[in-house]
Amino acid sequence: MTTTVKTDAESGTGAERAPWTPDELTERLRAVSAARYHDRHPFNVRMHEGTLTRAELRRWIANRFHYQRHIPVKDALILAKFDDPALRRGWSRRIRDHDGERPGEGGIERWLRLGEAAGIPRAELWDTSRVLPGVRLAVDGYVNFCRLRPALDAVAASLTELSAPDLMRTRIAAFERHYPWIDTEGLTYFRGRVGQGGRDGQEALGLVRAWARTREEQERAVAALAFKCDVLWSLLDAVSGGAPAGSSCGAFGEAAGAGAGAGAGVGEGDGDA
Ligand SMILES: O=C(O)c1cc(C(=O)O)c2c(n1)C(=O)C(=O)c1cc(C(=O)O)[nH]c1-2
Repeated sequence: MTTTVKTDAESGTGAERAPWTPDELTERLRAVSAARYHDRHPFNVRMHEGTLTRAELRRWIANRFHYQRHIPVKDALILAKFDDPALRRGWSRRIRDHDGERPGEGGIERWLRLGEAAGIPRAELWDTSRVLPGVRLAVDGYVNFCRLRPALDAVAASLTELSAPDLMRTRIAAFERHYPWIDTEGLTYFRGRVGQGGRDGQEALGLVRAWARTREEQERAVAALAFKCDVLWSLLDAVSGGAPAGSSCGAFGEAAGAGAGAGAGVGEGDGDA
């Protein structure tokens, strides 16, 4: 394969195509997160205010599990793009964080325990019966992005994790204050992610800063992060919308077809905040 490299003058774009410095790139990445990260999504805002019903919170836990279980899958797809043993060693730690070193450990197990603390049997999380159509599409979109795009784009998409630790702290405080019906033991997943998310985000940022040298590569990294913000946002849009009519996939003690806010629970004190 031959690659033709055009100078700025040849491509007719002049100085505007000059690469950003690594710090300028970082600033642009942070600006994308500041504008589009899902901490500002109305569903998260309601979660933090304490106004989600039990049914809504269960719907979120069950649907977010679909995202969680696919994180190590997308990380394995990224791993397969690396030909450097040191890179693979570093990235494979993410898979172990989620899958654990042995049965009964790891992030997926901790999310299953969160589900149990909220009254959702683990079999019901595994069998995907609660997964909403929009959540399936958002998660597929992210996995396929990491499958099909170059390593730079796939790693840049994970940079939402730079914003995740603050969100985890807010979430833990909100759960303890507003949703005491969920045993605090169930929050272990979020507690662990404060440190893991920060570390993973910094590691990915170092790689993106080192790899994205041309303006085209830098713009791809920024676009990848924007795409990932859209994945997380779309997931919450779907969770907010609730179950399609006639389906039980988003419903927890609600009539099928009821949307967000219609959390009149069936015999489980659902309306309390
Ligand atoms: O609960 C959240 O808001 C949240 C957000 C994100 C994120 O920002 O991508 C991740 C997680 N959680 C998470 O638990 C997680 O393991 C994770 C991995 C990744 C990733 O893209 O590699 N993001 C996130």
